[in-house]
This record gives sequence, C-alpha cells and structure tokens, in this order.
Amino acid sequence: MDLEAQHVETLSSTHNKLQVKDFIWSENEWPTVAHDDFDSGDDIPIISLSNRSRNNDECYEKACEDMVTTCERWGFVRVVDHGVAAETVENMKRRCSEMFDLPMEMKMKGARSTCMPLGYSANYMNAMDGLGMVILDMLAHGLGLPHDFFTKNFNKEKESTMIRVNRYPPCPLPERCLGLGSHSDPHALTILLQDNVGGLQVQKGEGVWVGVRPIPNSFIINIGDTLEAWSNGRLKSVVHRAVVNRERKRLSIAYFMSPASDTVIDCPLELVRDGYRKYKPFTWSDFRSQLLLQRRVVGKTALLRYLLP
Ligand SMILES: O=C(O)CCC(=O)C(=O)O
Ligand SMILES: [Fe+2]
Repeated sequence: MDLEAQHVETLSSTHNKLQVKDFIWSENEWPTVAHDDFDSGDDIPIISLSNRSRNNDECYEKACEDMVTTCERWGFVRVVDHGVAAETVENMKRRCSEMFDLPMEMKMKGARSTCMPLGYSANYMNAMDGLGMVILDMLAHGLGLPHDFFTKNFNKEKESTMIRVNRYPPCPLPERCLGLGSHSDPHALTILLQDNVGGLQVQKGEGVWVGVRPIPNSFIINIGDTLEAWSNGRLKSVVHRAVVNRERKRLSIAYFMSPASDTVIDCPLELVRDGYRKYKPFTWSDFRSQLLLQRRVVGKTALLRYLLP
C-alpha cells in the first residue's frame, strides 16, 4: 500500500485505527514528553522588542546582547512587543485553517510539486519580513558586526524565503507518532507562530526535549543552519520537532528567511578566533540545491558537508 496516498488527515477524521500502525515511527523517535508538558523548569527566554529601533540607547544594546546570548545557548528565542498587528496574525491563522478545511481533493490540486502563488499571505509575509530584518540587525550588532552585515544580503524579491503551514490532526497514538520529526531548519532564520495547543519541542541535549509553552501575541524565532555557519557556529541551529495529541488539532506557521541565492555564506574575520573556522564558505543556492536532493532532513545533518576538519 502506498503510504503517500493515504493522508494522515483523512485517516484521523475517519478514525481508522487499523491503519494507524502504518504511521508509527521507529522506537528511538517515540516522544516521552507530552505536547502540553512544559514543566522542565527551563524554558526558552522571552525578549521584548519594544526597544527595537536602532537608536543605540542602552535598552537596545541590552536587547541585542540578550538576543545573541540566547541564540548561542538555545538557538531559540521568543519575542513579544514585536509590532506585528494582532489582526495580521489572526487573519493569517484563519485563512490557513480555512485552507486546511477544504476537501482533500481540492487541497491536492495544490500539492507540493506545483508552484504555489503567494496570494493572500502577502500581508503576513511583509510583516514577517520586517520583523526578521529587525532581528537579523540585532543579532549582527550583538555579535559586534555592522548592523547590516546579514540584512544587506536579503534582497527585496526574497526569492527563496518561504512559508510552511503545518496542521497536525489529532492522533490516536501520540506516544508512538510525531507530527514533524526531529530536524534543524536549513534557512537563515525562522519566525514561527503557533496556536495555543502546544507541541513544539526543542532538543536541549542528547535525548533531552523541552516543550515550548505557547504564549499569546508572541513569535518563536530560531536560528537556521545558514546563520549558524555565517556566525562561525556562535549562533546555534538547534534540532526541534512537533509532537501530536489525542484531542486537538494544531496549527503552526513557519516563515523561513533566506539570503539572495548568490550570497556567499562565509564567517567574517571578527568572528574567527585563533584562526578557527568551523565551516567552509558556500553559497545559499549550493546549499539549497543539495537540500532539494534529500527527501527529508533528519536531525542536523545538512551542514555536515561544509564542516572543516
Ligand atoms: O509545528 C511546529 O511547532 C514546528 C514547525 C517546524 O519546525 C517547521 O515547520 O520547520
Ligand atoms: Fe523547523
């Protein structure tokens, strides 16, 4: 039986338990932390962007510093007071849910292989782009680089910046299944919006997973592989996954930012200590074309081919 032909969503809505076994993951991937377990005592820091304008006052300096130290330690940060209108966010969530509520045959007309137009999401993308540029500026500044060190490479067309909308249906066997397997994001920066269900988990150490508690009016920012290489490994691209639950479907919207295709991802001299360079330079287009050859990114493997001995 071709599993690709069976949609998890259809399976979930018909509660055909006989087929659920076909979606069970290998045992080493079974989640031991539930979707609503956020009580590890350690949580991803929250940073307010109320001082996000670049006027070099003390609050801005402190926010940039905090952004860098959090991304060095966690690879993830949550931002509040980000300036993105609540209406823009609500509208995007509603439209995405409406799309997922369409009949399966209709959704399959836009299956992954075809070019999806940006259409209605353009407003949301503009807002995400503005926020992403603010954060990239802050990271550059916090690392002691010129403000525009990263952002000058992100052209207006944003040719390979993309949005992925995930909707995870309820699952009768959440202890044996995953919504999204463990992976790192290959792009430069991800801005993730999640609803209030919970399910995102970040790997903190070997086999240690931390659930990211949903906070209203916040975005989750995470460093992608490209920014890890660009910062000589200072900013961390951290493995994460999405777990599912028995009762509630969950929506998440990931905005992946990428530089222009011909950008050479090479760490600046300011970040080279004692001559140590972690990765050899590559272009984003080379990295992207390699990724497209992989069917699925598992764990954090995509950058390995550029690792220097
Ligand atoms: O659903 C989530 O919270 C995670 C989504 C994600 O990691 C991705 O789309 O790359
Ligand atoms: Fe991801």
